Amino acid sequence: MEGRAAALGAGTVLNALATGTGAAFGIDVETRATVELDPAADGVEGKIAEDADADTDLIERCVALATERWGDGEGGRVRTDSDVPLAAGLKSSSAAANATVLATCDALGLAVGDGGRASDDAVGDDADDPAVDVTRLAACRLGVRAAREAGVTVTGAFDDATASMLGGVTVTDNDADELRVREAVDWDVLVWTPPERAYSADADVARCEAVAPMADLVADLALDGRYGEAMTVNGLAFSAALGFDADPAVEAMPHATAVSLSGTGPSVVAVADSDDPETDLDAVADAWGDRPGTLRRTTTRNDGAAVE
Ligand SMILES: Nc1ncnc2c1ncn2[C@@H]1O[C@H](COP(=O)(O)OP(=O)(O)O)[C@@H](O)[C@H]1O
Ligand SMILES: O=C(O)C1=C[C@@H](OP(=O)(O)O)[C@@H](O)[C@H](O)C1
Repeated sequence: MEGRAAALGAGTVLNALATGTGAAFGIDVETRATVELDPAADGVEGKIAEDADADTDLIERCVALATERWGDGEGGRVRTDSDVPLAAGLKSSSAAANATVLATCDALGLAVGDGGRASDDAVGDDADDPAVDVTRLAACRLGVRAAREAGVTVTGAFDDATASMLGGVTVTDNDADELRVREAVDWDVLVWTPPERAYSADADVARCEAVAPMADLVADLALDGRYGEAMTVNGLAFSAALGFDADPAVEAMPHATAVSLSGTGPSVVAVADSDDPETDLDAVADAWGDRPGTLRRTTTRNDGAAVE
């Protein structure tokens, strides 16, 4: 009983730490999970390829919760390998959880889908397609539960989890785990990841709550479909709240559709609308080039996570 799946990293449009409303978009950076189930095993043993010392509790809980819900409580092994840097604001926890839950479904021989309808309902929890055993949104909610239990999130991060699972841009209410908007988006993406790490669970929530009026404004812009402006305002507000330098954003603004600190940082993400000739991510890369850390060019993804 072996299963495999891959899920996306994501960038932030609205950090949910201020108000519980968040928004994010899937990018073409993946985490892959392989799950081997063993009905005789006592528990679940996790391994993270890139970092032998990283905490495997999240992915072990994902397997256990998934076999409890959709299997017979099987134990086994789970291994992730990832292009999403851990705790850098690019949603490594959501990608690992989503890939692991889907890989467990695959190992259980379950069909994963979106319910069968070519509408917004296609990403609902309940499948109306008899060929679908588990919807991606139900799998996503299970990963969010595991993240809460593992203590790696403040709000549950349903915004990041849906962007990673479904692709495109999503706007969510993380208090209710409710998907408010999902829309395809086509952007070129430049990511700067400084060498330091910032675990979401350690973020200064009170400082984020202080910028709630700005977060409300960002939510209004996002719900109006003005994702780029939303993202840039988010970046200025949360860089200030969390003590990150806003210079990279100011440098990027003349050349990008939008730029923001991603999540609780430290990565900064600039995006360029593929149709806008005024944008130039090479110029942003030049401006950011002397900073320590890594620069990565990628694109948005609208397909989301999948069994492999
Ligand atoms: N590739 C991975 N495999 C397993 N668990 C992971 C992986 N990446 C991240 N995690 C889990 O997520 C935690 C980091 O979560 P978080 O601080 O929210 O970072 P991010 O902003 O990247 O999601 C790690 O401590 C680990 O428990
Ligand atoms: O833990 C959480 O509830 C969240 C963490 C942040 O993301 P990162 O995990 O990328 O820092 C934030 O953007 C998200 O809206 C909610």
